[in-house]
Amino acid sequence: MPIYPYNQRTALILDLKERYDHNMQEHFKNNEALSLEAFRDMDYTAIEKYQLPIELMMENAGLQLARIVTRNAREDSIICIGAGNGNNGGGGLVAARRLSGWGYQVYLDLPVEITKPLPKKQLQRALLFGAKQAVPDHTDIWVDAYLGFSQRLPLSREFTKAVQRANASGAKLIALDIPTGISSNTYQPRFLADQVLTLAAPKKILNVLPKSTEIFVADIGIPREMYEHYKIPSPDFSKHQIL
Ligand SMILES: NC(=O)C1=CN([C@@H]2O[C@H](COP(=O)(O)OP(=O)(O)OC[C@H]3O[C@@H](n4cnc5c(N)ncnc54)[C@H](O)[C@@H]3O)[C@@H](O)[C@H]2O)[C@@H](O)CC1
Ligand SMILES: [K+]
Repeated sequence: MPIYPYNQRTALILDLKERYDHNMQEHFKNNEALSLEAFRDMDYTAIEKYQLPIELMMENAGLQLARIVTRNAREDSIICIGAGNGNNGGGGLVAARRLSGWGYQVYLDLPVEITKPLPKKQLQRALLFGAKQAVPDHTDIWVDAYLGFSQRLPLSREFTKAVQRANASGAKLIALDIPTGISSNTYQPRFLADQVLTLAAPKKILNVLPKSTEIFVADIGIPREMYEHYKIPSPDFSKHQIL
């Protein structure tokens, strides 16, 4: 996607926000969002029934995440991507690679060691593309790919610290799938996302976020039949991959 001049980028974001206002809030109101259990099951079915390897869906997720980051970025923006040792982190690391490949300055905040094979491979690739493993002094955009739908609360000390540092950074905060630490308990530390890019379908848990949080849904290639199975409307990704 080309890097738009500031005004055009703002128009793009407003266009997305408008679609969110009309679409996503309706989904929540009509109870058409997925529970995290249903989303986990959708994920499993995509892998088993439709032969979609997780790496392929992760590539789609990371590309959409990178695209939403560029909509908030200038050419010289400093981008910090926080990644954990799971598939949420893997998606963040794909975004780090794509953004580095497009010429952005990308830093990686890794609160825990990345040891699982797929996230580890994504980390190697991101580093080869020029992402740096360090937290910069100043950050314009901070991405939360620390933890996704397998997160348990309370957060460990490492993730609590990471989330608090991101929240205090003054950066634009963008979460992948669901914010780390999300819960209806407002005392629980969580990543205070300005934007959430959730995968495949709106999630019920996002309903606890303040109305000011913009929620977008990204296409990761799930077939229409699966939305019918879960009795939720299939987002029309045919013209836009982020709604
Ligand atoms: N089709 C899909 O559903 C896809 C899902 N993807 C991503 O995969 C995510 C789920 O990935 P995973 O199941 O690997 O798990 P997560 O990435 O959510 O979590 C990773 C690991 O962190 C550890 N952890 C959990 N809670 C913790 C805590 N409180 N403190 C410290 N460590 C903790 C656990 O060992 C967990 O397995 C989704 O949210 C989504 O972002 C995409 O990457 C690919 C496609
Ligand atoms: K996240």
